[in-house]
Amino acid sequence: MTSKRIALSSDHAAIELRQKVAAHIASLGWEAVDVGPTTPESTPYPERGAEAAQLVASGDCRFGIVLCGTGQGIMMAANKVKGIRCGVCSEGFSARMIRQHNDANMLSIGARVVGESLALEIVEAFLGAEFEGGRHATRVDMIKALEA
Ligand SMILES: O=C[C@H](O)[C@H](O)[C@H](O)COP(=O)(O)O
Repeated sequence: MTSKRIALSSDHAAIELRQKVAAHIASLGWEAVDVGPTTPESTPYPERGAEAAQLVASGDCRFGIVLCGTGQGIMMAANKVKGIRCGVCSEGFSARMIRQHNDANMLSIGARVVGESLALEIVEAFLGAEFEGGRHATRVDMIKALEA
């Protein structure tokens, strides 16, 4: 892995948690590319998810972390961008597995689902895991083929 840049985005429901995640990933040695928002007005998760996903799909950022109320809507939007594999996680095991088995390049978290300490644990599990390749690479290639 070369880039240490992580695209971060959220809708209005997850601003505070996103800012905590930004600080935490910086403390872990990653560079947070935080595209906002910073003000509490309602903002649509499809736009915010796509914004972070484009930074990952373009290669500008190695990973993306997106947050909304449930993590679901912003994950759906991110996954519409070609090259993105984003999963919603509410615990660390899934966050580790989406890296190891699915080569996920984005993580989504629901700020109305998990608290701060669990969210940071999820982020650490995601960033601390590596794709295992092998039989999993064959399956991820099948996902990529669906985009072609
Ligand atoms: O999947 C969608 C997210 O959970 C949104 O954060 C949520 O729908 C926003 O709801 P509201 O506009 O009521 O804050």
